[in-house]
Amino acid sequence: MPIKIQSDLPVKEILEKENIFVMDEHRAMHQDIRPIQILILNLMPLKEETELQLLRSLSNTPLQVDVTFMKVSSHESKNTSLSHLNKFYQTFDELKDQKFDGMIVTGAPVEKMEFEEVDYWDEMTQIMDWSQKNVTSTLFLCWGAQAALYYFYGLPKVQLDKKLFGLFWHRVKNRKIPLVRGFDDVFLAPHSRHTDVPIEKIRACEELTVLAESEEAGIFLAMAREGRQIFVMGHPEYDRVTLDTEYKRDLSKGLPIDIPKNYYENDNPDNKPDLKWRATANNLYTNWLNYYVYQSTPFDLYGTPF
Ligand SMILES: CC(=O)SCCNC(=O)CCNC(=O)[C@H](O)C(C)(C)COP(=O)(O)OP(=O)(O)OC[C@H]1O[C@@H](n2cnc3c(N)ncnc32)[C@H](O)[C@@H]1OP(=O)(O)O
Ligand SMILES: N[C@@H](CCO)C(=O)O
Repeated sequence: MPIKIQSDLPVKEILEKENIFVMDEHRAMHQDIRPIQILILNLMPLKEETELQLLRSLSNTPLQVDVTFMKVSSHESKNTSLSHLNKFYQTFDELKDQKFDGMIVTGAPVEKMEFEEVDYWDEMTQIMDWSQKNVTSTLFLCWGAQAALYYFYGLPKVQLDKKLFGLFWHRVKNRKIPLVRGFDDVFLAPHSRHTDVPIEKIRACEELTVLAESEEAGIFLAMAREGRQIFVMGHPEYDRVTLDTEYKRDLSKGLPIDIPKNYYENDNPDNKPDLKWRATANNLYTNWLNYYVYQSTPFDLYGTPF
């Protein structure tokens, strides 16, 4: 929560320079409070696992967060039961007349396909268009981020020589921007993907601001439109064993896969991996919810045009 102080207290200026979030009395008195509405477009095959990971990430805030799950109607899910989807998920058609304070678009294991080959690409583009007018801030994860960078900014994804897999070191850029407030200068975060949006292309795109990048893994975090669009190229939401499960799954299928970097103690897959990215993930989601959703969204979602 922001620190609320008198508008003319001298240390306010110092705190602001230090990037501590300060709200003056006037703003605090005029701020109405209500639960914030978050929509999750879950494109992952193992939807329940992703629900758990994202809800855990969103729960680390004093705000009340109401979550709605959206599924695509142009792809039939094989790995999540229809009864679960019917009970807990709604389609774009059912939701498109509503507005949301925030939206998360997950990754999807479709990165080796051309975007246009993905069953739900047309529907996805409709949802992305809709988000511009009906959602205050949208956070795109992994393939979701690649898809949005391609659709909105014409940036292509490229196939990597081998899967980028494990925990990678990143350095914060543009530290004054609230999305990376409280981050350490360098931090580890998971990546698990076969494709990439080249770092030079992202840096060269004037609409995009890079917030964290890695020599080995490229961009981790970028944003556009003053945070109304946020792109996370990795998987901060992954839990302790997700990379382990993916590693052992790929090994058992005989797929080419290296031991995930910086993950197991002594690179020994028999060792239980330490969680080394949870604090960063919590910080990222809390900053997003606070600065880009809660502080930016209108009290009356339906009263103010976006
Ligand atoms: C780059 C990123 O964003 S990473 C995020 C993705 N990460 C993950 O999905 C991790 C977990 N996934 C897995 O472990 C595996 O995908 C499994 C075990 C669920 C299934 O693997 P497989 O049996 O080899 O593949 P399967 O044929 O079931 O297809 C997997 C998924 O690919 C997607 N997919 C495949 N073809 C298409 C297509 N033409 N259009 C859209 N989606 C497709 C679907 O999501 C499909 O699962 P779903 O039907 O349940 O939605
Ligand atoms: N993280 C994904 C990448 C595939 O797109 C997996 O390992 O299943």
